[in-house]
Amino acid sequence: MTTSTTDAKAAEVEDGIVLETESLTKKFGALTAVDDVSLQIESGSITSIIGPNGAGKTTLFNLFTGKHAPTTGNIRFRGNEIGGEEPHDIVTSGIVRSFQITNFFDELTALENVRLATQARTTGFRPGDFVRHHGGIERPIEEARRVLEQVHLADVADRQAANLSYGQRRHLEIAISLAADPELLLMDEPTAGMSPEETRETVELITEIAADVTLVLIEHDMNIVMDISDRIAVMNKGSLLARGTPAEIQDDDRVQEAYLGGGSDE
Ligand SMILES: Nc1ncnc2c1ncn2[C@@H]1O[C@H](COP(=O)(O)OP(=O)(O)OP(=O)(O)O)[C@@H](O)[C@H]1O
Repeated sequence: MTTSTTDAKAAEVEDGIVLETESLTKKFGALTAVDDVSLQIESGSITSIIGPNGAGKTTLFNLFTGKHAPTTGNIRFRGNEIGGEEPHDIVTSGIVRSFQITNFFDELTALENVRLATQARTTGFRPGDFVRHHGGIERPIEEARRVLEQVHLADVADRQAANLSYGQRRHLEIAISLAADPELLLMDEPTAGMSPEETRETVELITEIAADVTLVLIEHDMNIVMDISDRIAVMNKGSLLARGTPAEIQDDDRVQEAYLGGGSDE
C-alpha cells in the first residue's frame, strides 16, 4: 500500500476509529462465546487480543471476517455495519485475516502465489481459477514483487513455496494477506511454532507492516504482546475484561486474576 493511499484511507476514518464493536454477542446454542463486547480499534495501532483458552478470541476474529454472524450487537468498519456480511465482501471492504495454517500452493513459487492474490484484487481473478483469463498480468506481478520485498522475501521470489523455510512460509502468508491491500489485518498467532530467530524477524516485520496497516493480533506470547502492542484487549469467558496500554494491562489485578484463576495458554 502506498503512503498516499494510506493517508487517504486514514482521512476517511472518523475519530481515528477503524473498527468498532458495540455489545457484540455470539452464542453457540447455550454457550455465549462472545459476550457483550464493546471494543474500539484505532487506526494505525497494533492491538493484541489476549485471554485464556476458550476466552472467545477466535470467535471475535470470525465475527470480524464474516465467518460467523453476530447473535446480537454491531460491528462497524469505518462507520459501516459489517456484522453478518459475506466474507468476500468484508475482504473487499478492507479487512483481511492472515492464517497460521498454510493457505497457498506448494508447487508454485513465492512470486506466483502472491501474484495470484494481487491478480485477484486487480482483475477479479480468484486464486484457484486457472481457466478464466482476465488480461494483463504485468501490474499484478509488479505489485507481487513489491509485496515480497516488503516481507523480505524478494531473494526467494522464484523458489517453490514447498522449498521455503517455515519462517519464510509464514512470511509468504503475510505477503498474500498484504496483497489484498487491507486496511485492517487480523493475525492469528503470527509467531506460533517459530524459532527465536524467526520470531525476532517476524516481530520486526509486524512493526514494519504496522506503518501502513492497522493490526489486530491474537498472540499468546506475553513478551511479544507487551513489546509490540499499542493496545491490549483482554478477554475472559467471552467478555472483554480489560483494555489498555501494555503498562495498564500489566498492572491490572483483574487480568492477573483471570490468568492465574483461569489458566494461561502456555
Ligand atoms: N463453531 C462453534 N460451535 C460451537 N462452539 C464454539 C464454536 N467456536 C467456538 N466455540 C466455543 O466458544 C468458546 C470460545 O472459543 P474461541 O475459539 O473463540 O476461544 P479462544 O479464546 O480463541 O481460545 P483458544 O485460545 O483456545 O483458541 C469455546 O468454549 C469454544 O468451544
